[in-house]
Amino acid sequence: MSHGIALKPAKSARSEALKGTIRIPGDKSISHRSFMFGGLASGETRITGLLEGEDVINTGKAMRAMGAQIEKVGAEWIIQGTGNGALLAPEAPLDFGNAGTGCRLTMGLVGVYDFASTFIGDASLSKRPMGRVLNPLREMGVQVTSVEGDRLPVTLHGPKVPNPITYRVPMASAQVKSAVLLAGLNTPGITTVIEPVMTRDHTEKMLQGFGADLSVETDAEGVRTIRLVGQGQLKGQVIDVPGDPSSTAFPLVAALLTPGSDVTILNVLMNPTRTGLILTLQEMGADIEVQNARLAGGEDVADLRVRYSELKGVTVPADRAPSMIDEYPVLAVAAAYASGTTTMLGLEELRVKESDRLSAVAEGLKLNGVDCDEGQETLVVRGRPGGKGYGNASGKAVVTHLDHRIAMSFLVLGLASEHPVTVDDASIIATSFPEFMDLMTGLGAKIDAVDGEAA
Ligand SMILES: O=C(O)C1=C[C@@H](OP(=O)(O)O)[C@@H](O)[C@H](O)C1
Ligand SMILES: C=C(OP(=O)(O)O)C(=O)O
Repeated sequence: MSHGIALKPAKSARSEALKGTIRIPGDKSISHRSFMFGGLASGETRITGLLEGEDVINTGKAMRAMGAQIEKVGAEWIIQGTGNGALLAPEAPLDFGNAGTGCRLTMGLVGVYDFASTFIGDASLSKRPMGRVLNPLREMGVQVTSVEGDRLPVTLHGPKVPNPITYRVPMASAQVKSAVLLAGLNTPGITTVIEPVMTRDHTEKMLQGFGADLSVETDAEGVRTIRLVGQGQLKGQVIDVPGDPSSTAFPLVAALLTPGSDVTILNVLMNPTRTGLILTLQEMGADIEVQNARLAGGEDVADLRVRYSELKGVTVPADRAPSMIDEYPVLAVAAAYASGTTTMLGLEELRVKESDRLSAVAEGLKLNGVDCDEGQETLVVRGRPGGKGYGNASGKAVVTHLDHRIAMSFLVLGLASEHPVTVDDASIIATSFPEFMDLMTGLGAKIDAVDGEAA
């Protein structure tokens, strides 16, 4: 495994104004699904703009192990899919590395097949709960073997004929919704997913694009009922993946915090299920100009011009969490520089990400002099504009727990702090945003590798 053995510490320091125009790599959620659905569909799928982070590459390897042909020609990924219902039994365990999305969605995709498939991952993924996907799969007739209480490694064996179910998703999770729908692809009849709280809708939109018979009904309370007719044909598509709003969050917050900054970020996905951070920062007083709003491949896309701003604290309501779930660590960093108090509510899902992000963020903030309180499902940050006293002069490092978003968030904290901020590992950033260091330093951010072990 590339992580957990050789940690690569890094350090950021107070920087001059960040300036420039950058293009953010492709959206991770759409990239995973492009490999999966392209690998499953009949005929050819061509993808440009794919995120080539470790998480997505692992999904590509898994699809190859189940019969898809995937190759890169120039800037394009070209896939010959197996056809729906025609995945092959993988001969070896499927290794998803650090990726919850790759692992959980593929469990749905192949778990209902009448053969065995085994799922493994790194130390972080092996601690994350899989019961949320295994329970609906069990209802569909899948046999599950796991050594330790619904944690990886897990082996699945589908029944002769899977059972279509109606499943109400018990937590706000696009991964759980998607796993059940993908299991429905190889199940006779109609698989129904009821989603009380809307989460990112890439699975629904992309499956429709690939030709699946999928409908969505939303009632007066916003509860969504998604119906998928199983065993239909999927046909290869041409996909241009828009830039990842979750990766965008790092240079965006960095520009807001670093005095004098003026940064433009091109081609950012603006799907409303993903824009909660932008809305929250605008409420805090952020100068974010949405330019060239347009529709590309069925998705809202825009360029964002971001300038240094004096932020003020706000309360972020719990019902906004699904639309910014991966952005709380970097929002907490923005809140550290805002005047007044920022209160974030409804954060229970943060405890089951690559790390327990609620406690990892609170510990990192405290280590670097930020006043905050961690509650069971809340985080309160009392900000200090100017960053006086922030950072850690002794070089003591934030523990990243194999979590890319913790690493990037704290490197952003250091760009406006009095003392440098050190993180114990930056290599994990390659799971979602391999270009992070180059793009940030290109804008003028002072971020460097630290030789040897961090203190
Ligand atoms: O479906 C997806 O692509 C994702 C869903 C979210 O996870 P949950 O479904 O666990 O909330 C998110 O945190 C993850 O980065 C990507
Ligand atoms: C939670 C994340 O991803 P995953 O669940 O796919 O590991 C993330 O990228 O922040």
